[in-house]
Amino acid sequence: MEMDGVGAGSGVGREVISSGWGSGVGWGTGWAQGSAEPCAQPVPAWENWGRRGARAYTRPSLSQDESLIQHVLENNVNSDSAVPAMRLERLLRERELKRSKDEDFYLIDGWGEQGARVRKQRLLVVANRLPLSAVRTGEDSWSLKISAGGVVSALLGVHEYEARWIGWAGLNVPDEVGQRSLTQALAEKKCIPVFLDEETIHRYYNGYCNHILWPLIHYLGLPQEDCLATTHSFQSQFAAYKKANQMFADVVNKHYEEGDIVWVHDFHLMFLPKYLKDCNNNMKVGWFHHSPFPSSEIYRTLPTRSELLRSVLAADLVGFHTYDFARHFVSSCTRILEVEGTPDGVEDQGKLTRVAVYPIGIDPDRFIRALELPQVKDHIIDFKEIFAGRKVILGVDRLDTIKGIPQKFLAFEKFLEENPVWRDKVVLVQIAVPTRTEVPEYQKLTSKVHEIVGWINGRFGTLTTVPIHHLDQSIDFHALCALYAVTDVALVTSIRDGMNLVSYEFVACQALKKGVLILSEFAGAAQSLGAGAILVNPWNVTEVAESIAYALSMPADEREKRHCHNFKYVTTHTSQKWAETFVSEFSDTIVEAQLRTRKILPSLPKGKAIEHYLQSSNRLIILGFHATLIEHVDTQGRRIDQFREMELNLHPGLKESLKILCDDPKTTIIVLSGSDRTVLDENFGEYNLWLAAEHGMFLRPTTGDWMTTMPENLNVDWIDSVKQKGCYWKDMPVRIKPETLVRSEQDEDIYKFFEPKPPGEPAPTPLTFPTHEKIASTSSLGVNDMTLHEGSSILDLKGQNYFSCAVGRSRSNARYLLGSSAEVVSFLKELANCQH
Ligand SMILES: O=P(O)(O)OC[C@H]1O[C@H](O[C@H]2O[C@H](CO)[C@@H](O)[C@H](O)[C@H]2O)[C@H](O)[C@@H](O)[C@@H]1O
Ligand SMILES: O=c1ccn([C@@H]2O[C@H](COP(=O)(O)OP(=O)(O)O)[C@@H](O)[C@H]2O)c(=O)[nH]1
Repeated sequence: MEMDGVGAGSGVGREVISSGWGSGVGWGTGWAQGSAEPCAQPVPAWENWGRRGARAYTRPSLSQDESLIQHVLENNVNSDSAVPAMRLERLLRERELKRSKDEDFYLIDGWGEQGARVRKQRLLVVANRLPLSAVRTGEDSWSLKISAGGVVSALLGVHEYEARWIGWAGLNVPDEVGQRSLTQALAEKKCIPVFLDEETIHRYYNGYCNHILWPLIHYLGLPQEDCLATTHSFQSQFAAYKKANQMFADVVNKHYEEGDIVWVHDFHLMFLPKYLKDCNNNMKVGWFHHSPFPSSEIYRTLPTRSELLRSVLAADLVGFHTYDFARHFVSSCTRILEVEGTPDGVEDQGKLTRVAVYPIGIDPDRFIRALELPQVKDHIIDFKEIFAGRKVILGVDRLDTIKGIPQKFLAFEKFLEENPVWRDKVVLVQIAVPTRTEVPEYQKLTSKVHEIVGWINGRFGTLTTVPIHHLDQSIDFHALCALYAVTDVALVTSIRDGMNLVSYEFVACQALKKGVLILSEFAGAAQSLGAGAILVNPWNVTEVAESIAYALSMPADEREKRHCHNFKYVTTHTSQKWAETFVSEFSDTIVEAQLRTRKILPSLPKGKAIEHYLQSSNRLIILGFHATLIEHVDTQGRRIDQFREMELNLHPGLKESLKILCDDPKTTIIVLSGSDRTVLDENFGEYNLWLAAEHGMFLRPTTGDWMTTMPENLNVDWIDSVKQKGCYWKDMPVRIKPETLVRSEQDEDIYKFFEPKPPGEPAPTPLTFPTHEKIASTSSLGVNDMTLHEGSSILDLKGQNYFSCAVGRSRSNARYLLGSSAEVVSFLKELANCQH
């Protein structure tokens, strides 16, 4: 049987792979299998961001799908590899083909006579913490308890893959008997332990992860208490971090099977992509960051900033919850590592690491179904009795420095102060799950929180009731669902939070009550649930207090409207969809990388270029600057990873030849750069050439002063409105600099020069040089025997006498390639020499 648009009989008998996430995992009882149907809701605009860069973050069109599928089939890469098979599966599903399911395979009707057998993708999920934490009950016996935290909750909701979870079981197991028996106990739950010794746990987890990285990425800065001690411990903690990452790598390598996708999670394991790729470059490695990625201004304070970024960039795909986090990551890479940020991710020496946005979700059915369980109903009855006559405000957080728990209590105190009528009619229930209890900051936080709770309860309590019901405990899943269901107002005041799944879980449990969510604007969830929640700045105690008052007396129709909005979001943007999108796009990334590496640019035919050059009497050489003429190694041959403008060293061999070429009356040379005028003046002031600064915004002829190329009547008012609105794309295709605006290069298209297009404005007239027009990208070189058409100054870029050339990267629209700036210099030398 033939499939529409897929090639005759191409799928017959093909296998795509299967079995379930946690299919053998005991803690999944009663949890729903994810719906395989595509989401019927329109995809909100914001969701399209990170998918594929600003332009391409939307899903590929069907015709692109078809060419991809065609490629996969023609190259027969899906017969034994699960990766393209995943892609095929999604394609098939999008076409709404019926399929039946047996234990390990999907059967797809209409694909060949037998149907296609589709095996589920095998995933190795690697996270610091296993979903089960172990407690030793005897020499070789263990009790396993579900770990707390959003990463675990979200991943437990993912059923579509054949997954193995690799991670730490939360304790030190020094003896062989213990290690063997725990490995066995965990194997039944498809978990594989990484055994970390006491010292490593202390320095890696408590130290480098939770004392250094965690506060830094949540904008709390590096620890400052004792500089000398900190420096010393910083180094040993960093060494332990690397050691622990290597231990994770060893376990992954041991369990890896060809075709697996290795999905690494979070800031604990930033070295893992590099370690895995060093060992096996064919391994497909994705890295997902669950926390905020801070602005590069914060991130660059980290002494080990470059190594960590470089290691992450070894991954094929890097994911974040929000566009802002992805943008911060990319700008940290471009500023600190001098690599190139593109709409698709980060490119270094021709290698692209795709960076994209995948907002996580929960498994909503797990919560919705739980509400029907008798145990949960019993809890609901109990809670209603206990809290009778009082409205319930709920906080559920790990007792973490980022969750803003003291701020929450102070705002509640303010609310009680300002609203005496509510004092005996409201209770704040705070579940504060103990976490990272060995870390001093967390110990201090516990004392502080207790102090504040005692103070407020002492101040506003009565003989029979207290306003804050605070628990330093985790509670079981059924009690949690019941609490969510009886709550009137959920209060999330994180001072920073990657996402915050508690807010999603609350919404999922509120179908009946339609309570109000007060949500910190600093939680990733504010970007998804912001429309239905009351957003607050947790530092503004008055604002939070007023929001509590407003939420408690909100009219029913407004509550309903807000709730429905968020409920729709939570039930359609699930953890299944999150994982499916990540894995599916991961597969695309791999296929696209394969296609890319096949399209290798030929080397510049130097002889031919020189021949054309010599024959011409009117020549134009357009040179990039940073990647083209700068030496990127220091005197010891080490790569320079510093901020650009501070470290610019014109290639030492360049001077003499550049001078000869510039002084040749038949030759015009232009250096086109993103750098500003002073940098170009410093480096090229002495040469007889043209300079174009800030991607052509400013121009300096061989003689004379700088002039701006910005059209006088260009309306730039929109820049301020963009800044004020904080639109997600404000830094994306258009960079806004203090003195000007500059369109960033997006596709290394050497035909583009400067093209500001504010919304609603026509594109300005292309800029022209008085004698010759234009153009180049900053890391390219173009040599042209100019074909000047009568009355115009347009180059014939299709002509055979035009030699566009990328430097050091193979992904380019240029015709040819030169491997490095050293090769550029040697080519210019040859040009200069042959003039004599
Ligand atoms: O493993 P722990 O040290 O006990 O910490 C628990 C987890 O905390 C962090 O969770 C984050 O992930 C959530 C899901 O993406 C997100 O909603 C939340 O905002 C984050 O804080 C941490 O990133 C995990 O690795 C920890 O396991
Ligand atoms: O006693 C509890 C209370 C909460 N949670 C779960 O902990 C997770 C917290 O995730 P969130 O994303 O809100 O923050 P994180 O703790 O990961 O920073 C949620 O799934 C909660 O259901 C838990 O395991 N035990």
